[in-house]
Amino acid sequence: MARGHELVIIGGGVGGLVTASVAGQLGLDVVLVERAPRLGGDCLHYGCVPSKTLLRSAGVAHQARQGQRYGLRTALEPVDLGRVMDHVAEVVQRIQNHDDPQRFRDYGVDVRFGEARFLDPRHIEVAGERIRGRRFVIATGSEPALPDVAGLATTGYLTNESVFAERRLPRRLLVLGGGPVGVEMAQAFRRLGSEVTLLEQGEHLLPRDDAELSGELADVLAREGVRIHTDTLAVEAGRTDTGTRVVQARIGNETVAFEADEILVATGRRANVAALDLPAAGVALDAEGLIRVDARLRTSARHIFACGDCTGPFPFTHVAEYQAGIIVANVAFRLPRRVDYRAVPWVTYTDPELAHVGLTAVEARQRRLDVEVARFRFRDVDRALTDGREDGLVKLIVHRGRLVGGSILGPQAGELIHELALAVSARVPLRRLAAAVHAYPSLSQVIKRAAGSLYAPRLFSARSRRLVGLLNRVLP
Ligand SMILES: Cc1cc2nc3c(=O)[nH]c(=O)nc-3n(C[C@H](O)[C@H](O)[C@H](O)COP(=O)(O)OP(=O)(O)OC[C@H]3O[C@@H](n4cnc5c(N)ncnc54)[C@H](O)[C@@H]3O)c2cc1C
Ligand SMILES: NC(=O)c1ccc[n+]([C@@H]2O[C@H](COP(=O)([O-])OP(=O)(O)OC[C@H]3O[C@@H](n4cnc5c(N)ncnc54)[C@H](O)[C@@H]3O)[C@@H](O)[C@H]2O)c1
Repeated sequence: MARGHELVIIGGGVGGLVTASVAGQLGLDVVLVERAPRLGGDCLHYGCVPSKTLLRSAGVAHQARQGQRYGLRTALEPVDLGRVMDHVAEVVQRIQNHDDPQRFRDYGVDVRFGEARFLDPRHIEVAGERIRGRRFVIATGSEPALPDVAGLATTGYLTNESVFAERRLPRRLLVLGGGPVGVEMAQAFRRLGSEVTLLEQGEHLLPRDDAELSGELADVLAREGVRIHTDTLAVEAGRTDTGTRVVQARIGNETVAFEADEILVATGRRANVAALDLPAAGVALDAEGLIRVDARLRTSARHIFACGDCTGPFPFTHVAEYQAGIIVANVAFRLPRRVDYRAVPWVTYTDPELAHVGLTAVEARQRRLDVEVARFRFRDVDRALTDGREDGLVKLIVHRGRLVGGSILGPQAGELIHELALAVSARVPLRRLAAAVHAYPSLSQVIKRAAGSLYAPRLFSARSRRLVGLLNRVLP
């Protein structure tokens, strides 16, 4: 193989797997290298799948305690976390079957297990073997970034890589970080029965999201009993004589101690690149340690592409999948396709869910766009009342009659957001959203009504009333 394999992919998570399956089915000579003993990556084993399954169990527990609200008598015995985690593991296993290496081999992909390291820009080494490639894709994902909290290593802590293996529900759980991982796990453990305290150094939970909506979500979590401390920076960890874990945190000029039985660290991610020897390949990192890529996802070595969490800037499974499609277009079809992140949705799967696409009002104004904001609350939609799910609202960010962004806090926001994502990406005029027939009584009426709310003042203005009066006087 003097010229080398047409495509060598490093990392068998979603970015690598999607690239491999499409490129393999298109007939390219593809090698896929994964260092773990199984395919699937973080999303399947330590991320989306276990976290959403745990949230579902926690949601069922919550519902069971809420029977009275629906005219029912229900009761819930204390939760056995071991059984819940067995269920989580079963779901992961079922989905793992989709990522069976044989499936990829059937697509013509040569799947290898072992850690990859670049020897030079054209070769990697895996399990003692040199592999030559004409093009490469780096899709090695990310790992938990530990915060600068002295003593954490000695107190011990959980991360997303260990929490789903827990068997005993901690009586008191301290969550460090109020990003998506921290917020989802805080609600899950609270609903399962732990006392949960969450520390976030920033002013708001979920700083990427609309601050008003993330503030309302914080209120819902607080009502359920999650103790949330924003503007609170964890700085030091230790143990008391009795073994209790203690985290010291800075709140303004004060230092406050938080006690817990377990600590969950959810303070962000860093790219998985240490093992790759990227300098040997001529692949550069940015200031945050992410692989630097251009709009075609080429690294500083033009024949080496990268996608997924190791590149940022949207560390989500669906973005890794989208980027994989861009790489295939560039590599297999030789099309100069570029990424366009204007309509990337994301969802935090709390209850209610918080979903977003496009620009927030703040971002739009930073870009000097003259925007209007339309809003509508779920409690004013009949379906939210029939379901007893009244928290939350929709916000639409409108520029020159078209949607440039939208946020939804509410039941099934993670499904509803896709109507907005399509409207943002297809530049659909807002009046079309307002005019489209939405089934009754669906939650999606909240979108139609939010869009309509911008037109209502014009429709019911004195001018319209005069026009209607005139028409009805002069016409038969
Ligand atoms: C708790 C949690 C919940 C999440 N929930 C969601 C969610 O609901 N929705 C969502 O969109 N996203 C979610 N995410 C993010 C999502 O998991 C990631 O965006 C996604 O997994 C990124 O895919 P990837 O292919 O870039 O990397 P990964 O899935 O991490 O795959 C990278 C693979 O590369 C392998 N690898 C690394 N280095 C080497 C090497 N040198 N040689 C060979 N192999 C190597 C790794 O073993 C791994 O299998 C969540 C993340 C976490 C932590
Ligand atoms: N539903 C989803 O799509 C979903 C769910 C989970 C994770 N993810 C992905 O995984 C990524 C990582 O999530 P994450 O929540 O770990 O990271 P994150 O970077 O989104 O949030 C980490 C938070 O921790 C805070 N923090 C950092 N150090 C701190 C300290 N010492 N004390 C107090 N607070 C501190 C930061 O201010 C930040 O808000 C997300 O960006 C997201 O893309 C997605």
